[in-house]
Amino acid sequence: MPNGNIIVAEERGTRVITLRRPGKKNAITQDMYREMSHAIDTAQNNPDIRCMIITGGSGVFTAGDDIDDFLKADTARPETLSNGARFLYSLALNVKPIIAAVDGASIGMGTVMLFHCDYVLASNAATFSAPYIHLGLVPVGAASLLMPNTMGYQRAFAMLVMGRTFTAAEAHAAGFVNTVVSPGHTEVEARKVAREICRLPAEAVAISRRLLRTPPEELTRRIDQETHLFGERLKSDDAVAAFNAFANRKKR
Ligand SMILES: C/C=C/C(=O)SCCNC(=O)CCNC(=O)[C@H](O)C(C)(C)COP(=O)(O)OP(=O)(O)OC[C@H]1O[C@@H](n2cnc3c(N)ncnc32)[C@H](O)[C@@H]1OP(=O)(O)O
Repeated sequence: MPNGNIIVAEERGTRVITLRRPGKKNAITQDMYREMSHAIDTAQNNPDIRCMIITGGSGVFTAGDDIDDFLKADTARPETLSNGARFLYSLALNVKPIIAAVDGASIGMGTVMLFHCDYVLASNAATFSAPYIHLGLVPVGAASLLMPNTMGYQRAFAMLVMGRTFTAAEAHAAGFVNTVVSPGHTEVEARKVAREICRLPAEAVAISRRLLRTPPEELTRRIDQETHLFGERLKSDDAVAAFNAFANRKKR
């Protein structure tokens, strides 16, 4: 049952998927993953939908996976966390352009999903990180394939292995942000880009896009490989200590 943390709306050929969990910095729960996958999957054969926008609204994109879910997860049964992997499959197999609108922090899965998107708008208040290393974890979502391909090995190392945060300007220079706009303007600009894409010949867009992208079978192979390693790391002492430190940080 939808719980209002993901809003899906249709606007003139564009499906707009909004993360709305402001009290938790749009941290993504298993239910939210399920709803986002459904929104993407059901767009595939819908001729009325020409492209999609993923946005977190103003102020924050997403704080990534809900860390409480990690703590609650039964690591002996990885399927308790499988909705994230299924969401990544939806992105990898998706055939319609996705525009991302990032205002504020984009963390973990927030940043990884951008590398599956086709056009990324960020405000100059946006920051980008994939701090798996600080949680004792390893990359997910084919990040280890897409990030070095997009921004080069050294930048990918800084983000994925050193856990560095990139500013909007750095993300733009690294090539995974198309345009930087003022805070509060990412959605308006994303809608302009969507209108531009919707006016293009749909079949030619689909073929050209397919030619440009990493083949889905290569993406899903890497997603599976990373998901397995990530699942292993979730049980590690480093990861469990980091999740508990986050959960208890306000109690100290
Ligand atoms: C497979 C994919 C894996 C991943 O995505 S790994 C990445 C996981 N994410 C993180 O490591 C980020 C964790 N969050 C933070 O570092 C900080 O938060 C922020 C920098 C995003 C914001 O900091 P501040 O402005 O000081 O806000 P606040 O008081 O920390 O957070 C507000 C409320 O949001 C909850 N929250 C934030 N991020 C998460 C999260 N990732 N999972 C679960 N809850 C989260 C907090 O607990 C708190 O809630 P309450 O007010 O009830 O205490």
